[in-house]
Formats: sequence, C-alpha cells, structure tokens
Amino acid sequence: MAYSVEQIRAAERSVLAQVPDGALMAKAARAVATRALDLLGFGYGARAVLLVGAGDNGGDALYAGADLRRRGVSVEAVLAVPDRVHPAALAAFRACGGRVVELADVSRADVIIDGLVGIGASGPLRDNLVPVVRRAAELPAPVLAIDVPSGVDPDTGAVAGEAVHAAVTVCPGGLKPGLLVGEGRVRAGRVELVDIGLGPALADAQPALRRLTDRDLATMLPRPEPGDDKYTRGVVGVVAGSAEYPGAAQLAVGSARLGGVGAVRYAGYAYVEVSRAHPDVLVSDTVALAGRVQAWTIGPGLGRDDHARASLRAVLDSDVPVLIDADGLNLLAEDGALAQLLRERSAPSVLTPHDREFERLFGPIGTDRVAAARRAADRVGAVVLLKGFATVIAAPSSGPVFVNGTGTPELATAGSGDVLSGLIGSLLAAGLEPALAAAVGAHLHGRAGERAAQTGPVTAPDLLGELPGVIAELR
Ligand SMILES: NC(=O)C1=CN([C@@H]2O[C@H](COP(=O)(O)OP(=O)(O)OC[C@H]3O[C@@H](n4cnc5c(N)ncnc54)[C@H](O)[C@@H]3O)[C@@H](O)[C@H]2O)[C@@H](O)CC1
Ligand SMILES: [K+]
Repeated sequence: MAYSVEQIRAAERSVLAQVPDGALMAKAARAVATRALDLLGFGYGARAVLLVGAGDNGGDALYAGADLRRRGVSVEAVLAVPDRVHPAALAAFRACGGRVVELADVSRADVIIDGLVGIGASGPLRDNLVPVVRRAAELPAPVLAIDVPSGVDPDTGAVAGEAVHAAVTVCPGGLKPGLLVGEGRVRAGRVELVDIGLGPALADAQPALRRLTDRDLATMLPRPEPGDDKYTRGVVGVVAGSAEYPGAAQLAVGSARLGGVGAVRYAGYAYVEVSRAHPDVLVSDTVALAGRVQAWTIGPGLGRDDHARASLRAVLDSDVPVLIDADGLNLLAEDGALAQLLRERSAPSVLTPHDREFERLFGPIGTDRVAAARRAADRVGAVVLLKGFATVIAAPSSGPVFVNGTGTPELATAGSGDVLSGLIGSLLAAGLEPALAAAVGAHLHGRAGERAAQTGPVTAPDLLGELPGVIAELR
C-alpha cells in the first residue's frame, strides 16, 4: 500500500498531537542508522557522509548521524543550505562529535545518507542541491535515501531534473507512490518501510496505490474444487494470431490454459497451429462459431483486416468480460464505432496497452503514469493496465489502482505481452474481479519472468514454461 503525501501528512498530524516532540523523528532516524550499519557491515573505522537539506528530512539525517557516531562510525555532514538546518538535530549531531564539512572536502565515504528533501519536495530539484547530488553520484559508496531519493516526486515518481540514485530507501510511516512507479521505482532501489506508529491513523485512508504480495495471491488464485467440471471452472475464448502472426495465438492460448479455467476456445485464422501446439483447445475460425465462454481475450497478432474488425465487434457485443490487447487496441484507436461499442458495454472490459498504444488511444502519458491510467480508465469505463517497469492498473470510477511489484527488464521481449493477455483473460473467465484479474496476471507474469531470467535471456515460450511452477508455489 502506498499513501499520498497529503495522506501521510494528515496521519502525521494526528499522531504528532499525541506523542512527545521529536518522537517520530527519533524513530525514523534510528531506523536509518540501523540500516546504514547493515550496509556498512561494520561500525568502527567506517565513514558515513550525510547530505543535509533545509527541512525535517535533513533533521532525520543529522539524528541518524548522531546515532551512527555513538556506534563508532565517523560521520561528516554536508549542509546543502547552511543557513537553514534543523537546529536541534544539528546540535545533537555536533554533541556526538559529528563534523560539518564542505562539499569539496568530501573525498571518501562508505555510505552516503541522502537527507536533502523528503515529502516536502515540490518540483524539480533546485539548483543549489544539484552539485551535491552530482558529487554523491561520483563517489563509489552506496546511497541510503531517507523517505524518497531527493529529486524524485514523492507522489508520482517523476524525475524532472537531477535525482539521487539510491541503493536503499528507508521510508518512515508509509510508502509513497513515487517509490513504486515510474522513474522513482528505479531510483529508490530496495524500499524498506519503517513503522513509526502511523498505521492506525492511515487505517481509514483509501491507499493511493496498492501492490499485491505473494501472500495476497495465495488466497486469490483460482483453484478447482472437488465438485468442479471443466465448464464450472470457466471457459476463456481467445481471438489472436493471423496468417502472418500465428505465434501470437499460440502464446496467448498457451497462457490462457494456465490461468485457472477448465477449457480454452480459440477463434481465428491460426486454428491449425493452435490445435497442433495445444491439442486440448477447442478451435474454430470465427467468434460466432466458438461457443459459450465466460471471458474473451482479443488482439495479440490479430492484424487489422475485416475479419479482425468483425471479431472485435462480436466480442464487444457479448455480455462477458473482454480483455483487449495489441491490434485490438489499434483497431479501437482507428475505428470510432468500435470505440463507441467499448464505452457502451455493460460487462467489464480490460485494456492492456504499452506506452505507444496508450498514447494512440488517449494522448500523451506525461510524467504521472498513475493519473494517466486513471483518466483513461474513466474515459472508456474500462480497467486500464499500462505496461512498464512498474505496470499500473487503474479501475474506472475511482476504483482501486494497483502497481505491479514483480518482473525484470528481461520481460521486454517479443510475445511477452501475448502471454500476459491470455493469462488475464483466463483469470477473468475463472471469476476474478476485472482490476484484480489484471493485477494478479501482471504479478504472475513478472514472477515467471524473474524465474526464467535466472537461467539466461528470457523468451516468451520460457514464460509459459515457468508459469505452472510459479502458480504452484504461490497457491
Ligand atoms: N513530519 C513528521 O512527523 C515526520 C517527518 N519526517 C521527515 O520529514 C520529512 C519532511 O520534512 P519537511 O516537511 O521539513 O520537508 P523536507 O525536509 O522534505 O523538505 C523541505 C525543504 O526542502 C525545500 N524544497 C522543497 N522542494 C525542493 C526542491 N524541489 N528542491 C530543493 N529544495 C526543495 C523546502 O524549501 C524546504 O526547505 C519527511 O520526508 C521525513 O524524512 C520524519 O522525521 C518522520 C516524522
Ligand atoms: K531524501
């Protein structure tokens, strides 16, 4: 769960009113110091350098520095805004033997603690802090960021100028969306949440972002009950592939077989190839002849000819959930009548665009991927899954927004998206609520990619090979 800066501030206000002055900061600083010692692996003889900004983020750094001093670490502080420093924290730091140095005098560090700006940040990192961030990047030491890597927008993850690249981000109170999405996810490194007692104050807030865990999936993944037959488990229909791209059909059908349904129906031109690759799949060449399904996946490798258009019209006309990917999305972008059909559907729809497909349909994404996905979802009344290093899934009408936490850059490979769309279609047919089906599918897909990457470069068929193991492990 991640909470907006506004929500965190509100929670802090209500807790601050009930605890002694400085108690929250002391907890945050202690956690930072402990984590810094873990990174150092030793205390005596090690050197930590603090980058100290003008606000409480800098205060956290100075108190953490004082803590580290007490544990034998030599600590130097660079005051980035010398005339504005948390006074009590600076006094505590100095009292423990901490030294204030000029940026130019920093020559060695075993760990760098970034306390330049936290949730008080607004806009791109200001010019006065840029040299400090650049110098830190030149030093070979790992950076521990407090709350957010300075330069990353805490709410959106956008980086508009210079920003810290952290190995670890220690986040007191609650995760901020900017650590989980966009460039912020890359800059934050490993994110560690520290409990400073805000939990009860956040309990009633609707999280700005949700991220599923392996544990969540254990209870969500469909599994057959003793009384089930292949139809009661759900049947998914897949419309994918073409004479040019039969492989996309094989991949989407391949993953659709693994998402918890009892049967897969295929409708399209690649039925010979699909039947040969997956003998259990019921094949036909048109949607009309396919038979009853509980959800459709349409689009991968489909092409944009009249047959593709007619297929999309037919599934949009159905009263079951529909997942639309790839050429299905391109058809929506170029054919206003199909787009109109999508908006008028009463059954749920899920769109799974990558950036270019998204922009063709909805215009520029901008720097706030969550807001972009949310706007798009509202516009078409569908769940929108925006692919990326951290895939975002937004439900329409102020429903939940998920961000995916699994995966590897190796997943940027041909056919990877076909596997994802078949899988989510299958989860929809098995009865998962649409946004959840998309989030669960993305999570599984990412885990399959991680496993495949352990043994070398990843191809889409590898993902099909890994999915059963991933699902077995999570169930
Ligand atoms: N409020 C609380 O209860 C707690 C706050 N804590 C810490 O306090 C931080 C928030 O402290 P503050 O509200 O003082 O804010 P920050 O310390 O995050 O930043 C405020 C300062 O940064 C400057 N600033 C803003 N945007 C900037 C930009 N783009 N470039 C350069 N400088 C910029 C502001 O002028 C101001 O001087 C949290 O991130 C966390 O680290 C923790 O100690 C836990 C408890
Ligand atoms: K910071």
